[in-house]
Amino acid sequence: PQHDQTLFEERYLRYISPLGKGNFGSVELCRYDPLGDNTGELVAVKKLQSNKQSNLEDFQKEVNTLHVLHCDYIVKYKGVCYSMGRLSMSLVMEYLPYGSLIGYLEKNKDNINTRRMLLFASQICKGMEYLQSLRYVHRDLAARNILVASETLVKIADFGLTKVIPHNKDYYRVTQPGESPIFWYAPESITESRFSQKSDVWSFGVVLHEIFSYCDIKYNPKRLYMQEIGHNVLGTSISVHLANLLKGNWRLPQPSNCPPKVYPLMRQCWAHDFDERPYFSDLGNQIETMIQDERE
Ligand SMILES: C[C@H](Nc1nc(-c2c[nH]c3ncc(Cl)cc23)ncc1F)C(=O)NCC(F)(F)F
Repeated sequence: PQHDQTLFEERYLRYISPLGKGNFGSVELCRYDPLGDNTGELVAVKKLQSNKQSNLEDFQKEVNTLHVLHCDYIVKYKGVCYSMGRLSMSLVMEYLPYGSLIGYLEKNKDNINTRRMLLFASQICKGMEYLQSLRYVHRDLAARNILVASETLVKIADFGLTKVIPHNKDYYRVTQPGESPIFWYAPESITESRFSQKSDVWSFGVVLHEIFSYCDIKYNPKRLYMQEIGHNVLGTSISVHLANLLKGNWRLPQPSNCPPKVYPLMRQCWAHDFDERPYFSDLGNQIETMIQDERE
């Protein structure tokens, strides 16, 4: 529905700096300053890259997705800004000053303890539990899509690939898999383009691996998988090799300074049979218990 979308007037949106690029367009830091005295709030503006009709439809879908999400662990959507008549539109989001989890962990690895990493993991779980309560499948859960709001709060962001599961099914089948983040994909997503709450759980296991590797580029999932697959694979697609590797029960190795009880959690998420993977509620409980144990 088009109604009650908070409208931001382009003439009051003051560009400050670029934040990053996505496969849809770019995100810029702006100040929405109707009074023109720099007292306005900072916002993250997601500009659609081209006015290609398909992009516009996808963008409108993302707006509709974001519009209904109200959760402390999900980045807040503020409204839209139309420019050039209603030809092109931008998404106005809350601005999270600490940026993406990848950069934050790399930069602060020396003063982030296990408890804080487990806290971040439990917040992502809660955000995913909320998403799933609305029958959403994120499909792009990765550390690059988690934002840091403060030293003790992270939020799930980037709902460009999010789909709603129809009421009569418990999975979503994607027809045109575009630029796919296959190294975060569950086996059934790779081979059958099948996405469900349990494929998001698999991706969460990969996010856990990224967190406890401090998002160190040396241990990036893609790099670790490609080392195992071999860089000189010719002909057959990477995803076939990856699917076989996972079928043969190879999994990402335990990160070097990963607490012994966290790796089994990742392995639970990486059960080949999606029915054996835990629910985000189970994962959340296990992580909360670990946080308690860390406190003692
Ligand atoms: C393309 C954009 N990339 C980036 N964004 C930000 C960012 C900082 N602070 C932010 N506050 C609100 C938003 Cl929406 C983004 C940022 N920082 C570095 C980036 F490379 C993006 O949206 N990335 C997906 C996700 F948001 F999940 F990180």
